[in-house]
Amino acid sequence: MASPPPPPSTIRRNPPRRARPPPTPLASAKPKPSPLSRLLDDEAAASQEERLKVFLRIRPLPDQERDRRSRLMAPKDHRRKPKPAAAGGVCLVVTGPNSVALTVPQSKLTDSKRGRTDVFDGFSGVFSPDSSQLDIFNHVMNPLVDDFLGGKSGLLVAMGPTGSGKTHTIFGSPRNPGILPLALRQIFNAANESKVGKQPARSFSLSMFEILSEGKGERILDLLSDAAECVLQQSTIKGLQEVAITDFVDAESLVSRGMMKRSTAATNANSKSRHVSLRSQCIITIRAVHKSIDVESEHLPSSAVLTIADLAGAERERRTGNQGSRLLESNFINNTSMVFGHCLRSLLEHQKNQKKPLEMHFKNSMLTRYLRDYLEGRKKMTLVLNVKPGDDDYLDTTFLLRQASPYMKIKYTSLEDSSDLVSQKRSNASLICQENKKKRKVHKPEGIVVERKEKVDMDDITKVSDRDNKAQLKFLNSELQRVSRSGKIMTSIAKVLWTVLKQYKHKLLDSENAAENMKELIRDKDIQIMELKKELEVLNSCCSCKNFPIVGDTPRAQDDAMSSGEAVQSLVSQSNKPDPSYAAADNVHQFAAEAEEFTCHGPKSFPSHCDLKGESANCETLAISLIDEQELSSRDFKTEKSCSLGASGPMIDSESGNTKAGLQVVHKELDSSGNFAEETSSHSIRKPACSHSDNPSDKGLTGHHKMPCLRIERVGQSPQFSSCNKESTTEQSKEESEELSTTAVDDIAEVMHPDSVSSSQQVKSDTEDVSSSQSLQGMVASQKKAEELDTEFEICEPAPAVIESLVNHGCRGRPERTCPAKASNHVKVSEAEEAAHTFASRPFNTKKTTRRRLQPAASMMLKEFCGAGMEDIDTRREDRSNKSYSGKSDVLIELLKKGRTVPSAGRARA
Ligand SMILES: Nc1ncnc2c1ncn2[C@@H]1O[C@H](COP(=O)(O)OP(=O)(O)OP(=O)(O)O)[C@@H](O)[C@H]1O
Repeated sequence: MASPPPPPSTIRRNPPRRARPPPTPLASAKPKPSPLSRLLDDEAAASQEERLKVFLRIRPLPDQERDRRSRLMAPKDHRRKPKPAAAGGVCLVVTGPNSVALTVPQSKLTDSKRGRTDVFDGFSGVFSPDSSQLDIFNHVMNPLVDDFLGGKSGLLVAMGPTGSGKTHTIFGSPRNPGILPLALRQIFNAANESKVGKQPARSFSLSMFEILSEGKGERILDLLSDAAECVLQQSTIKGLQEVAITDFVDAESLVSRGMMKRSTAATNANSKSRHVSLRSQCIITIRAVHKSIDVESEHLPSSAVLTIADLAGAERERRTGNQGSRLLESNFINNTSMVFGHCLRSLLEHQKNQKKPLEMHFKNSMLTRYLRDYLEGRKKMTLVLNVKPGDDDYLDTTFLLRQASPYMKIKYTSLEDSSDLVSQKRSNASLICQENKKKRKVHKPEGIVVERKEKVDMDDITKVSDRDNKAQLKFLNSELQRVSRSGKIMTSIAKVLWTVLKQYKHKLLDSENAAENMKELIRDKDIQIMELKKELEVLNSCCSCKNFPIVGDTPRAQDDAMSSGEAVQSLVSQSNKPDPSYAAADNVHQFAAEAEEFTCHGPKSFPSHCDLKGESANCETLAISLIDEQELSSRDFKTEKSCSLGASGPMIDSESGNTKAGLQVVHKELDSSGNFAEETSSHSIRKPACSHSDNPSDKGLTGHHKMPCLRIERVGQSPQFSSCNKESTTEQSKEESEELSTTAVDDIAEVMHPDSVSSSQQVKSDTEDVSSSQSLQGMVASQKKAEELDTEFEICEPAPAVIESLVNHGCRGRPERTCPAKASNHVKVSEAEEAAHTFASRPFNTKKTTRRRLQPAASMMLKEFCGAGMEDIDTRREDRSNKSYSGKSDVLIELLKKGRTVPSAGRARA
């Protein structure tokens, strides 16, 4: 029979890949630590060991409080399960061998819904409230004791708020001894063992003192003796007794004695908890001196000091309610703990950054000065932080934890040999010697052995003291250098300050001198100003005195001038009045004085005028001298030529610019003032009166020939003029006046331009007043010529023609017809007429004046205008009316009459 064929099978050429299983590490393939990593680990471990050890011990809550809280918590709140932290009113719980968690209690929370817990880690060890004293000793103190017995110094500091169990941790109680008794026991046990084991012999001594506040200072109190106070010198306490201890019992009894002496005080905080607070920093030192049995050994004896410090608990003043000395005590305690913390923080910062200097905070308290070597990292130190876990102590606890947790980073990189510590503490060797002496007395029978021991001790002490001296010498040298450097700096600063002060002093003196000089200058200037004022007053008085006499000699020159016409008109109008004429004359004189004041007050006019030299001055002088002579002959009055020169004022200044300015000023014043403007408007006559002189060459005379123009008008206003009307016939004869006038004309003609002279001569031949008007006409012509150079007046005709026109009065009476180019003068003529009219209409002043010097001149003018006298005016007028050329005075009178009829026309034009 045949068998069935096998089923077809498919062979897959590319079977699916399976993912490789991940390589599993073999147990045998564990990497061995490299030598480098091992070295680093060892170093890390070593460094960890060399760090500052900080232990935390949490004390149990007091029994009463615990019971109370348990009673409060148990019955009521069944619905809500309390939080673990708040279960027993505890804010601090242990979270690990090296960490704790601090929870903010409900009462301290700002937001009750959001709790906050801080974890503090990195402690060398955390001891729960259930920890025993032995646990603390084994972990905290035993390493230190071992180091101590090995010859290394160490420090244990118990820190924490009041009532946190510091004293309990260090001293404990007879039933539950603290780390100090346990350490002493350990030490003596070890000593006994060493004797048995033939280890090097050691001697121990114990000292116990406290630093407490005294007022605002601190003091050290030896707790083992009744001696006087101890003194802290650098890190050594002078006078502190170190009691040698041979066994544990002696040591324990010494400690108990010291604790009894330790000052205590009950504060409010402690009274609540029935706890007696120790208000001082207590320090216990155990010194061990290692001695070689072989006396001849070269090895120096090594000694170590184990220091245990029970700091007074910091407390919050608000809570304790301390006052007075208690408050000072509290401040001292808080200050000490603060300084202690600053020192450690500074050490940490210095270790982090070597550039940062190590601050000298240790100087701020005795405790830190004594513990300087530890606080600067040269010797080992261990901290035990005692805290209370209750909610009420949250603030104290958190403050302490926050303050001390950074200290765990402090390293000990430059630990000193413990022998140095011995050398420092050997300053109290005298005490040990005393103890040895006592021992020697006690152990006399032993004889030679005791003496040998003593000898060895003394040798050690001398060697150690030599080292101390050297160290002190070094320190003193450095201090000396520092002091000398600072002294130099201070000296240089003082020198700089001194120089700066000197400079300021010099500047001050200079400024004072300058001020004095300025004062003197001001004084001088004041004096000068006063003198000038006086001169000015004198000059003003001169002006007021001398202008009128000067004016008195010129009416002849202005015979046909409008101003003279006005004067005559006013004079005539006043003289016609029977009795008040004299008063009217006074009034006129007053006006003249006012007007003259106005004219002469320009201070610049004096120098400019008085500086005139040459022909013009001579001419003026001649004219004035003529007047003066005339006056003197009549009234025996003396005139000063210099004053008469200056009396002309700014309006008659030879400088055309000044003239113009003066005129403008006058016109402004006229415009601005009322009656006074009307009164002074008569001065404007001066210009047209003098404007007809066309002599172009005689410029220098112009200023001075203006003066007669002024004089004419003033004479017309002066009282002397009116009085002259009455007296001229009796005092002076017509002949005399003619002679004087002729002489004046001759004299002036010599200095005048020939044209002007000739013109004046022409006038003389035509008029009956030629004798007086000749000279003045020439002067007027020359004056006007110069005046026209700068004024608006035109130079239109030669002098003779002008003089002719003057003689014919055409320019005065009808300027628009005979002299069209001088239309402006017409306005002033009208003003003059108006002023004259005003004068004539002014009320008479009955006041009499004594100034009568113008009488001769006035009489002369009257003669010029009126002939023999006022009485003949009418007759002469009639006579002259028949002539082809009527008298100038008549023409003027006519003009004035016209002005009376139309007074407002000129004013409106002005
Ligand atoms: N771990 C602890 N176990 C039991 N009782 C303790 C413990 N710690 C402290 N106490 C008790 O608390 C009280 C106060 O303790 P202690 O005197 O040591 O506080 P303190 O920090 O030294 O206070 P102060 O700084 O004011 O002297 C003592 O009666 C002490 O017996």
